[in-house]
Amino acid sequence: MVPIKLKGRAISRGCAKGEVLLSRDPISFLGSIDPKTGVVVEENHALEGKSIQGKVLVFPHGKGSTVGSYVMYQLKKNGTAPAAIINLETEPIVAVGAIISEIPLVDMLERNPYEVLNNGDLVLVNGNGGYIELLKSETGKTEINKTENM
Ligand SMILES: C/C(=C\C(=O)O)CCOP(=O)(O)O
Repeated sequence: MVPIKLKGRAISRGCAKGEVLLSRDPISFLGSIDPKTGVVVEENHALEGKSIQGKVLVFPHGKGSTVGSYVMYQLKKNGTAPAAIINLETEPIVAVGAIISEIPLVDMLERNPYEVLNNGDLVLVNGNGGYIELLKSETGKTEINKTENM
């Protein structure tokens, strides 16, 4: 048996683990998130009312203003930033925000993260090696046979 480890593209260096928080909606860090609390304030957003603080935040990509990069930095300075980020495909605003804020970020995983990860899973994001690893799963499954298709 081997751990469930998905290779991707390293966008922002560093290594962090945390509980998964999944959003199928894109995120505009300017406007969607309160930088003081880390709570999503955008009306009708999939994560409205939820805190991203300390989470491994999974979302497809960013949206909105370039000021979002700076809001990510504010979140980090306020201690309300996510521990790490996983994107389907990162765009430049979130890439810059993660890099200047030293938030590990990996995208373009070899498997669709929405098919593999669940809210509450414990995941390691390695932005140095460009991979994620499932450490504890809500389904109880964190390892697969070498030959097994997930
Ligand atoms: C730098 C900007 C505003 C400010 O200083 O508050 C403009 C940001 O432009 P976007 O079109 O929102 O990226």
